[in-house]
Amino acid sequence: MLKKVAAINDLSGVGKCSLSVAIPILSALKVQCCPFPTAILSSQTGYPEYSFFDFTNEMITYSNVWKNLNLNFDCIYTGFLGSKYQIEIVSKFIKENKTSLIVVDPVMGDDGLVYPVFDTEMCNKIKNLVKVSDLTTPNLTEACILTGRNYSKKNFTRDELINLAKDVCSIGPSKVVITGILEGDNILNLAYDKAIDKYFFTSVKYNNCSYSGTGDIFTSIISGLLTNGYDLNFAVITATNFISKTIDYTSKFNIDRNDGVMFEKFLCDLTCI
Ligand SMILES: Nc1ncnc2c1ncn2[C@@H]1O[C@H](COP(=O)(O)OP(=O)(O)O)[C@@H](O)[C@H]1O
Ligand SMILES: Cc1ncc(COP(=O)(O)O)c(C=O)c1O
Repeated sequence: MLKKVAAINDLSGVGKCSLSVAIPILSALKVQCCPFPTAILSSQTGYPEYSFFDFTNEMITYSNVWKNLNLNFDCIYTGFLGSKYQIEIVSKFIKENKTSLIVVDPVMGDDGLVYPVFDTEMCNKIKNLVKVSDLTTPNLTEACILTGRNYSKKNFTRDELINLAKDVCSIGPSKVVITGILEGDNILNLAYDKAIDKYFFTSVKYNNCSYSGTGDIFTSIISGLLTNGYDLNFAVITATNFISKTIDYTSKFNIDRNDGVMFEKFLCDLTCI
């Protein structure tokens, strides 16, 4: 039987990110992606123009129907949540599905800045979601927000990063992967597993370009692999190498970073796992 992942995120018509990447990536990894949309956009928010349909009210009906259908999700994976109310709906949904693997991508900011829609109350609510997660995948800025550190600081030593990862885990999750850490010409991920007190870094060349949706591809791969029983080590290495390969290819073309990466050509690397 295929395992089921409830993927809670927005759906953007163009600009590969959120559900537009979670669906193909999870399918390639042979898990059933059950999309739970939070909003529907014509184009992701990096484009000069986008339409935005807020799905908040429908989310309650949607999750009630899923509850009536007695569905069991092997994993719940949450991404961008645009309001306090959405975070509350998702918290309730997680409480009702206690046996699932809970993966929270605590989307709140990037590059040392909190996104404009997030105030302190919303950040605290996201932190409460992280508390009940098994795995969280903050970028460096989000890891700092979660642990009350100064997030404009860019140059952390490896020891400081390891302490940061341990502090994120002390909030609740047993595993954390801190993404998007820049070190010299490389981009790193730091994974920490609290149960065995082990950490490791991945490091690949960084071409100085941040494409839309790489964080979503990263967390989708990790969620799919952990759901299918692979360990954190394998999942993080697979996600790091997959994105690096797609960026090597994408960078040969002169495309807008908002379009995202050309991952489709490489999905076969995931289907053969
Ligand atoms: N230019 C790049 N080259 C290689 N890998 C990248 C690049 N950009 C992102 N990645 C990979 O994708 C992961 C997630 O990217 P990140 O920028 O942290 O996501 P986001 O800001 O979209 O949440 C990084 O940790 C890294 O492994
Ligand atoms: C609605 C929306 N806009 C834009 C983005 C792109 O964000 P980034 O460029 O930080 O990956 C996302 C990513 O998930 C998104 O969901």
